[in-house]
Amino acid sequence: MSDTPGDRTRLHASPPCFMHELGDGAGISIAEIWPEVRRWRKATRDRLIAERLAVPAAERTRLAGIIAQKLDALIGDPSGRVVGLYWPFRGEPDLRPWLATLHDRGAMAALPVVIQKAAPLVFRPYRPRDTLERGVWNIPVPATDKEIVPDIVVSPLVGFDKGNYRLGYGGGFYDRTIAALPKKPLLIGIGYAFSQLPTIYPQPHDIPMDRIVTAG
Ligand SMILES: Nc1nc2c(c(=O)[nH]1)N(C=O)[C@@H](CNc1ccc(C(=O)N[C@@H](CCC(=O)O)C(=O)O)cc1)CN2
Ligand SMILES: Nc1ncnc2c1ncn2[C@@H]1O[C@H](COP(=O)(O)OP(=O)(O)OP(=O)(O)O)[C@@H](O)[C@H]1O
Repeated sequence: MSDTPGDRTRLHASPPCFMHELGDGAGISIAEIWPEVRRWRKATRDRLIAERLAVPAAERTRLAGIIAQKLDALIGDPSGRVVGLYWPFRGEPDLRPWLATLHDRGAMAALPVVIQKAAPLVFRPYRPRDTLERGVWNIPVPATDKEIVPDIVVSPLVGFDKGNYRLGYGGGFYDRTIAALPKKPLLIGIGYAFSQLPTIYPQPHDIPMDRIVTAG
């Protein structure tokens, strides 16, 4: 647990109830804590998703522009790189304009595809105007069987913490995907500044991002 007494005082939503009891050597196993953490994560996700959906569309567009500039500063020349991005939904920053510039600069973009629940995502190559089809949860995915391994994964997040741990939609897809890749890619989490949490109560399966890029 990265939770510290300092963190506890800054918790926004109600913390999982066990967390008050925890101290070094409390002797509580991960299996006992997880149901509480899962409940806390679900409530926190719902709150953060509602918060970002309340941001007006024009403001979201402005914030996505700032995030795109920060990504350029972070990545530099993307030529020859394979960048795993995402097709935005539920108020995620829309980086599709930035995706279009990647192609012009000699990089290859890819979009994530859910093949089945509780399994890693695959990435399919995507260039602007390529044909899309409806994937799981109606998220558009490239209409091709081709798969590609990203060396940079830009993943949308619902929440994040000071340890660069990412709270997603709860499917465990990104954690499974990263764990299964042959070589760890550069992991960049994308979100809004107001989605920062003192801690997401990281668990053994949670893989921290290398960088978090936010605006707003
Ligand atoms: N834009 C975008 N694309 C993405 C992701 C993402 O986070 N953002 N993913 C990153 O993983 C994958 C899709 N993951 C998803 C995971 C859960 C739900 C979802 O709606 N879950 C239900 C509960 C489902 C259940 O528990 O059975 C829900 O929240 O109501 C949607 C997408 C692949 N594509
Ligand atoms: N590498 C893994 N192997 C097996 N199970 C995993 C792995 N990674 C995550 N999980 C499982 O996935 C479930 C959801 O995890 P978690 O709450 O961290 O999702 P999330 O990071 O918010 O979702 P997502 O990655 O889809 O955005 C948990 O039950 C967790 O045990």
